[in-house]
Amino acid sequence: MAPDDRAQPEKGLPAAVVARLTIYLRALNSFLADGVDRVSSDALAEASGVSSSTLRKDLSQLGSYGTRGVGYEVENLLQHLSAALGLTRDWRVAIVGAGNLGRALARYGGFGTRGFDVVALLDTDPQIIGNEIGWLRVTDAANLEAVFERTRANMAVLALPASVAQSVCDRVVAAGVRSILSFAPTILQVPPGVTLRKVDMATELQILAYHAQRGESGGESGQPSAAAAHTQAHDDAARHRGPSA
Ligand SMILES: NC(=O)c1ccc[n+]([C@@H]2O[C@H](COP(=O)([O-])OP(=O)(O)OC[C@H]3O[C@@H](n4cnc5c(N)ncnc54)[C@H](O)[C@@H]3O)[C@@H](O)[C@H]2O)c1
Repeated sequence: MAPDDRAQPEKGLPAAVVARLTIYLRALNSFLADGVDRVSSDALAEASGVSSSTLRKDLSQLGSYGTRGVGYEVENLLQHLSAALGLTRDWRVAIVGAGNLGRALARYGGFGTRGFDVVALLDTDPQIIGNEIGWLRVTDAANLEAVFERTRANMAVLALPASVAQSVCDRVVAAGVRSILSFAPTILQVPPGVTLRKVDMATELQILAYHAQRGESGGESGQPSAAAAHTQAHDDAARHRGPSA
């Protein structure tokens, strides 16, 4: 069966499972880089920092069971996970806001190797428009719709002040983008069918501080962080529920 046929569960996977799948993917990539063809569930679980039973349960949700005593074919499982995570699609990312954060993200070369092409960097500041950052030239956010259309951007990163984030977010949605990652420290509203995720380092640091004062190790590699499980619409519920499944 083709990976795409099996890897799309009818109901969406829980956020905590999705976060762990990305960890398995990273571990599998490093097995592949080391020339490993097959990996046991114990070895993959150890490399991912989860228990074998959690790993087997997560992978069984994709229909990828592996073979008892033989383990998983690394390349095959990589394909399944990539398909389940939507990474076989062509993701074209536009970063809106070319300040400190936007520029740092645009300069980072690691997105391309993980399936995300940064295709545009936009700002409204005349001092910044036209500057070359990495391999991109900053374009005028006044022309956001045209830039998104020309570059066929289908994912947006908002690295903007909170005060303008909602209005820019609305324009991004109107331009047809359905996947948005926001760094702006504010609550944003998006219509149904649009996935908005928010990155909040201050929240992460607060969680770290909480675990530190209790002398706990907290959520390490196998336990997705609050940010990893943080789709804004489910923020409060997720925080009370903690990592699930
Ligand atoms: N979530 C986190 O962990 C985290 C970490 C750092 C910063 N931030 C937030 O990310 C945002 C960016 O941070 P920064 O340090 O890069 O700020 P910055 O002030 O250096 O950059 C913001 C950029 O947005 C541009 N801008 C303003 N209005 C715009 C618009 N309508 N369209 C396009 N561009 C516009 C500005 O010209 C500026 O270049 C801030 O809201 C900050 O609070 C979040």
